[in-house]
Amino acid sequence: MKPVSLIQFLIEERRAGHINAELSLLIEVVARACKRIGVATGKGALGGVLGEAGTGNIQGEAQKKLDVISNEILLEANAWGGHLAACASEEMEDPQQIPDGYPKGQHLLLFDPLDGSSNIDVNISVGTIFSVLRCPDGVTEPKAEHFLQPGTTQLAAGYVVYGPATVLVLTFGHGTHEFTLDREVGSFVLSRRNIRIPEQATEFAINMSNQRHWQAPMQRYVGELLAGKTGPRGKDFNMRWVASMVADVHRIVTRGGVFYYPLDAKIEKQGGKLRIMYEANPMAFIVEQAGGAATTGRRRIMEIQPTGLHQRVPVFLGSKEEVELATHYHLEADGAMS
Ligand SMILES: O=P(O)(O)OC[C@H]1O[C@](O)(COP(=O)(O)O)[C@@H](O)[C@@H]1O
Ligand SMILES: [Mg+2]
Ligand SMILES: [Mg+2]
Repeated sequence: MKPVSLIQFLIEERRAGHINAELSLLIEVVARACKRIGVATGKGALGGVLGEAGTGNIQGEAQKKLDVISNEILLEANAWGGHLAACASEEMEDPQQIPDGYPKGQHLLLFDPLDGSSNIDVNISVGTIFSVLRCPDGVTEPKAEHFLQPGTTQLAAGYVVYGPATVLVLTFGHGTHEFTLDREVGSFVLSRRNIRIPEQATEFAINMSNQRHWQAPMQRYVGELLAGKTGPRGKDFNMRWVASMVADVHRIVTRGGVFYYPLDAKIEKQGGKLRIMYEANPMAFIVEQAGGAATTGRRRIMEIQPTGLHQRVPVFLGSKEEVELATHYHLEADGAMS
């Protein structure tokens, strides 16, 4: 098969009427910025990019140098293009406006510039996650409230994994597709089109160290996975936890499985660990477009009306059968299943 570059693929999507020229340019710009982030992460200790930045973010987390560097790279790349009205990031409290004097576009971009920050210094795969929305008509200086749109209104979503290979996974709502960076040529090349996540799973990903804090339905569900053949599920399950959402989700997009970051007593007050606007919604869109499912344990993530730019939610995503069963156990426990 003749290799299809990301640019060619974007032209195909435009011809099919799935995207317009501005969105196509936006994806090109984000992909190029991610190549630069890949180069920065690849330098490791030699590039002086490891360790803490000495600053904190709106989440109350200590920022890593690469959190700040990746954020800067994405802001710089998107400042001039005419394809954006504004952007928002995990690393910034408020949206970033397009500087005066630069043309503005009709899209809003949200991103987690560096996902899996706790793994940077130990050379484990990290990534970038992004989501694209339409800027409401007539809005020239988008505020946080203009970004608060349900995940079902996303025009595009994607993530890049900086691992042994650099891989971009993308959806425009017409299937989920994977591109691998050809480092010699410097361009992303289509490596899998219309990915399907198997409905059944034999691998689950969850931070087991939180087990004693989980709610009863999650204790029950994971207890049955661990019981394997000897329990009601009648089959064995294997466990994986990279602690980089992009890497755990990419494994699922590649060979199936499920990922959970449920609500637990430790994070109840904040509503969850992962952020809906630039982690849960884009990953939900990608997984659903590949035939998987994504809920909070109680409802479809993409139907939630967000209330805050940095709002957190519980995340259950991956192979449909497992996500539906875990969700069923929660609704049953809530007495919502009559
Ligand atoms: O440290 P824990 O509890 O295992 O949590 C790991 C989760 O936190 C995250 O690192 C949060 O994302 P950031 O690194 O972008 O803050 C996810 O990638 C990952 O799934
Ligand atoms: Mg993250
Ligand atoms: Mg991050």
